[in-house]
This record gives sequence, structure tokens and C-alpha cells, in this order.
Amino acid sequence: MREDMAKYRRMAGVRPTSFRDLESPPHWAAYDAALELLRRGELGSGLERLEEALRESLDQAESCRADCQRPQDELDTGDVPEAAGDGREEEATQGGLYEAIAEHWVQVLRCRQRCSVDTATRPGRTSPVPDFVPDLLRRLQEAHAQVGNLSRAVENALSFLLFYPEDEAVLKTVDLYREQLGGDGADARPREDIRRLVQRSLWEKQLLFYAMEHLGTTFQDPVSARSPPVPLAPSTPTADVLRLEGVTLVQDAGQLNGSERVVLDGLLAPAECRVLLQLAQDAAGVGDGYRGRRSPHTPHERFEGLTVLRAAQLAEAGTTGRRGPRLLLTASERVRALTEAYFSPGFPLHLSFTHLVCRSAIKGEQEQRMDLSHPVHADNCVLDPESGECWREPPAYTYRDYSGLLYLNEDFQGGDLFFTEPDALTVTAQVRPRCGRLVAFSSGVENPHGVWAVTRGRRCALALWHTRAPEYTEQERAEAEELLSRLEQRQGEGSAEEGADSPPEPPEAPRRGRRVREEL
Ligand SMILES: O=C(O)CCC(=O)C(=O)O
Ligand SMILES: [Fe+2]
Repeated sequence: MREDMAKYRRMAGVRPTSFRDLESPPHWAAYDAALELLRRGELGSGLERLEEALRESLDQAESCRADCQRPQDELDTGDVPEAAGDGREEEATQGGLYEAIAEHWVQVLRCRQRCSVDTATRPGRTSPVPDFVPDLLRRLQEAHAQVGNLSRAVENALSFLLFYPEDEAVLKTVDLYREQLGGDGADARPREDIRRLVQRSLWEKQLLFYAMEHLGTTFQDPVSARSPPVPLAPSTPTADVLRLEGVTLVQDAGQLNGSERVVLDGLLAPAECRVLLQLAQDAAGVGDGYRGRRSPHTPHERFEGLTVLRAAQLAEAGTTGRRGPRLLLTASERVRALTEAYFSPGFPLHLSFTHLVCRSAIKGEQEQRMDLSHPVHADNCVLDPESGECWREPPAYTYRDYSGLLYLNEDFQGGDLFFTEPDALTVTAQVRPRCGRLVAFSSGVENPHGVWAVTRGRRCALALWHTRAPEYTEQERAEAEELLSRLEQRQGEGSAEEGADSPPEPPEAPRRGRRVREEL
């Protein structure tokens, strides 16, 4: 369904306003319209819709809170104690009216606390838009400042600070506004609606924590702490990266019109690309990977994928040489180390999945093709192009932090990788694959991407995903390593056997890449 919608969106004459979600509460329509207007620079009407989104969402939260007052047995609070069997219900009614009142009140408070999360959760989603209200306030502050209404800007900034009193950037902005406003600045106060909201929520939390301490009830704050800001890509490559022999920076995030993305050349020598292409060929020959099935993304292509363990097993079975599987391990480690050095995310990266993937155009089925080889998506969240949000929840691979594509060839038609805005439509950069070229990027909403249709030939790449979570480290990797080492020991390093199953290599071309920006 999502892909169908994406297809309709790309059709000529179809506008974003052609789509309307009839189930959504009104604040979402106002919110989406506001973001779209602000994106287009229509500040006046954008501001109006932002205000409307905030007002409607506060109303929505209010009616959710009112619902919490319903008698307990009508509430689906998720954590009502079991009535049957444990005798607590009876004890509450017989043993003490006060306990019963307290229990009821705690349920009401818990339910009310969830209202802010429910309001920030789009229909059909399981997780809320992070920082929904603070983010609205921040946008209001920025938009008011842009239209020159500093007193409204400072009021919204002060309201934001009620949520995050130590936010340095906003504190500085408030100082600046106050300075510019002179005497009037000193009187500036947060908005009354937000002050009430925050004060009431804090008071309810206090009561819930009190009940936890003194009445033995439980409470888990549904509003989770703010996620840390995504670190920015360095504007110049790190010294470590430059020191890596033969690797050339082709385009940095700025040149790719985004953040946390990079194109590097020279990660594989032509001979190495050939070894990996041969491995893909050998695996396809025995119907491995996707067993020659059509692509999961398009009926016009065949898709073959090979994991590191399967590659090692093919070497063990003698279907392929062992150089390909070994290179799969070393090349992916090369990419991991480089990605970690380049982006310096502040935590170590582990490979969570390594996949040798080829996409082949199916002959005779390329006429008037309208679809993509790989529809636009983000790698660790479910992208919603309509709102521009990305839901870091299953079925997305939420633990992925950085993605890498190491390309192996260029002798095919179509198949360029492209990045878009979160609307999945506006292309911000394109990358032509070629042997040894790495495209690396952070896996979130900041990097939606897709692949244009492969209309002739076969396009092969090593697709890699990195994670900061050690528990998601690719298990098969260790098994593949063990299997290959045993095989290498048995056959002896660099033995004639290995030479026999692979063609003689031409003298290795220099690893140094060249700048190819003009070709992109
Ligand atoms: O092959 C490519 O260039 C991109 C593939 C991709 O985005 C993915 O597998 O998630
Ligand atoms: Fe991807």
C-alpha cells in the first residue's frame, strides 16, 4: 500500500493536498499543513496553522483526560490489577474506602499522563512523534522571530524552556530576544496554556511518585527523555580517513545537500571488485540467496543476496574459491572502520548485517517502466512521506545506526542511488555506482534514499549496516570467520588449490581513486 501511495505521489498532476486521512484527529491535518507551508516559506499562513495544531492538540489531550475520569471498570488503562482471585478488590471495598479512592485516583492519574503521548501518536502508529509539543513551540518561536514578532517569539521560547530548562541554544536565544526587546523583554512570560499544562503534569507526576513510595503502586513515566541530538558530520574528513591509503573523498554531506552522508572512492581495487562479482556469480549459479527470484521491490528485476556465512559455506562446498568470502569479511571490516572514523559518532560501531546484493534487469520487461529498483525509504525507521516523519519502530530495523553501500560495478543502465527530502519526492543528491565507491550515511530520517530502476544489466553492491548496540552484532560473521579459517588452514594459505579455482589476476591497478564529482 505504501509503495502504491508513493507511485501515485510521483504521477504528474497529483499534489500532496490530493491525499486526506479521514481518520486523523484535526491537529494532525493542521500540523502537516503548517510544516508544508513553512517549508514553502509561507510564514504567515504557516504560523496560523501551527497555532491551530497546538490548540487542537491541547483540546485533544483535554478530552482524553476527561475520558480518564470514567468509572474504573470502563477504563482500559492496561495496568488495572486483576480482580479475580487475589482478593484485593474485596479488600479495597470492605477494608478501606480510602484505599479504594486512592487506587481509583492513581488509575486516573496514570491514564491522564498517557494522554500527552496518545495525542502525539498518529492514528495507526505505536510510537509518538518525539517532543511533539516542545517541537511545536520551537517552530512557533522561529516563525514568529522570522516575521519580526519578537514578543511572541520570546513567549514561545520561554514555554519551550518549561520542558527543557537547560537547553543552551534556547536560553541564548531568549537572552538575545530580551536584549532586542529592551524594557518589554523583562516582562516576557511563557504562554498561559503551556504553563498550565506543564504545571498540572508535574503536579500529577509528583502525586504518582508519592503513591509509589507510600502506597506501593507502580508508575512508569510514559514521556521518555529527549533523544540526544544527531551528531553533525565533520565538514572536513578526519585525519584518520585521509591516512587510509587510496581512499578519496568524493562528496561530503554539504556537497550531497544533506547531513551525515558521504561518498568515498578507492575502497576496493578493480581486481577485488572482480573477485566479489565472481562470488556473486558463483552463488547465483547454484541458485543461492534469493534463488533467482524476482526482487522483493519490483517485478521487473531479479534480486540475489548472499550473506557472509552462506558465502563461507559455498567455499567449503567448493562452489566458489575462498578468496571471495574472505574478501567479503575484510572489505566489510574496512567499511566499518572507515565509517566509524569518518562520522566519529562517539560510540563504537559494529556490523549488524553484511549482504552481497545484485539486481538484474529482466529482459523484455523494461518498456515504460515507472517503478524504482528500491522505493524510497530510511533504513532504521518507517518513513511517512506525507508528514515527513519516520517511525523508529518495527518492522523497521530500529537498531541500525549507519548504512553503507560499497559498489562493485558500473556496467549497467539506471540503478543510481538517490537521496530525497523526507517527502520521498524531492531528490537532493544522486550517486552513480562504480567499483570501490562507498556511500555511507546515518540510517535515520535525515537520509531517505532509493534506487532508480536498473533497466539493463546487473548491478552488484555490498550492503552493510552498522549498529551501536553490541547485542545486534552479526552472529553469522563469527561463524563465517571460523569456517573460513578452518578451510584456510586445511588448504594452506595461498595454496595452488585456491589459485586453481580463480582466474589469474591482471596486475593490480593503483588503489587511488580520483575525484569524480563532475560525473555525478
Ligand atoms: O543498493 C543501493 O544503492 C541501496 C540499497 C538500499 O537502500 C537498501 O538495501 O536499504
Ligand atoms: Fe536503504
